Amino acid sequence: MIYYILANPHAGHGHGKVVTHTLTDYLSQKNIPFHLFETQQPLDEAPLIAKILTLKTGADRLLIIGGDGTISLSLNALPADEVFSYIPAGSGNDFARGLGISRQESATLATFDAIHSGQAQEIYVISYSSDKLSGIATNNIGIGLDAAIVDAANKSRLKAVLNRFKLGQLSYLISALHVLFTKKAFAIQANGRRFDKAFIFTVTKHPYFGGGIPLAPDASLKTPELHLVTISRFNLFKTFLLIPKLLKGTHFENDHVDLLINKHFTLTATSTQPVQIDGEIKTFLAGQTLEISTEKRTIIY
Ligand SMILES: Nc1ncnc2c1ncn2[C@@H]1O[C@H](COP(=O)(O)OP(=O)(O)OP(=O)(O)O)[C@@H](O)[C@H]1O
Repeated sequence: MIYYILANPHAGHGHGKVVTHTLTDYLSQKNIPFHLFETQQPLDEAPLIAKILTLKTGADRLLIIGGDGTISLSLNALPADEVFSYIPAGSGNDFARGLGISRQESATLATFDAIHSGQAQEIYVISYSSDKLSGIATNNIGIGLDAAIVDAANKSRLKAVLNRFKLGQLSYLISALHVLFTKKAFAIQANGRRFDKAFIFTVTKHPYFGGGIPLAPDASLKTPELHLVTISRFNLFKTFLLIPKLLKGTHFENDHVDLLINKHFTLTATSTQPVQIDGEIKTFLAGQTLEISTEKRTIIY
């Protein structure tokens, strides 16, 4: 059995490189055969997965190392029946949080040992399609505040400057505050139910978004149900008071917060809105319909 490792050395501001070296040193020491494929630039994940699939046999294993972007891009390139393993090395690592995999660098070898002796388990990821977009998402799909924040941060000239000083997170905080004050509520339908003043509108398969915020505390990758969390725009002061509750996962106590649980959601936008799919920004056009359901994947961890 050979481990085919796809690693993003850039994940977690270079944390991916450290985790990969720690693991490959260990594999060499233990005489466990492996082939390492490191991404050299953005979007290298899909061609490297394709290359690995031409080399690997059914007895071999695929191990992905990186953050949420790496696992999302990799699984989008991986056929649904291919088994994979994952060691987190990003900054947010929400998918790893959802699976209960330790995100500590010191846990890398223990995580690998669990993989090496582990059994295949089924999980469900998000599957989405519309006339313009289709794919799978390992974290969440948001049409609202989260998408507007990522969109604003990506467009911000400040982000490039702050990134140079490894202060990229600060640009998200500044964009978040700006969007919180300026983003207007929008109307959207989910499974025929109309939401007139949507502000946060996020479908998730596990509890976390934004690097550990427990948006849907009871969501699970182990079941086929999707959780749609909606927060309506109301008085700005009260919206601010909701932030600590959101950080603690107690926001459902609030009347403006709703949770819909279903295996399938059909979303129809009334106005054109940015949508974030695992942190990547796309556009959800007015009148467009987005079908969201789940797809089974097999992981050893
Ligand atoms: N060698 C590379 N140099 C620059 N970018 C890369 C490289 N390899 C991959 N990428 C890009 O890095 C992004 C993924 O990073 P990833 O999300 O895994 O890390 P992160 O942002 O630190 O983690 P998280 O999303 O968990 O906070 C993808 O867009 C991917 O294409």
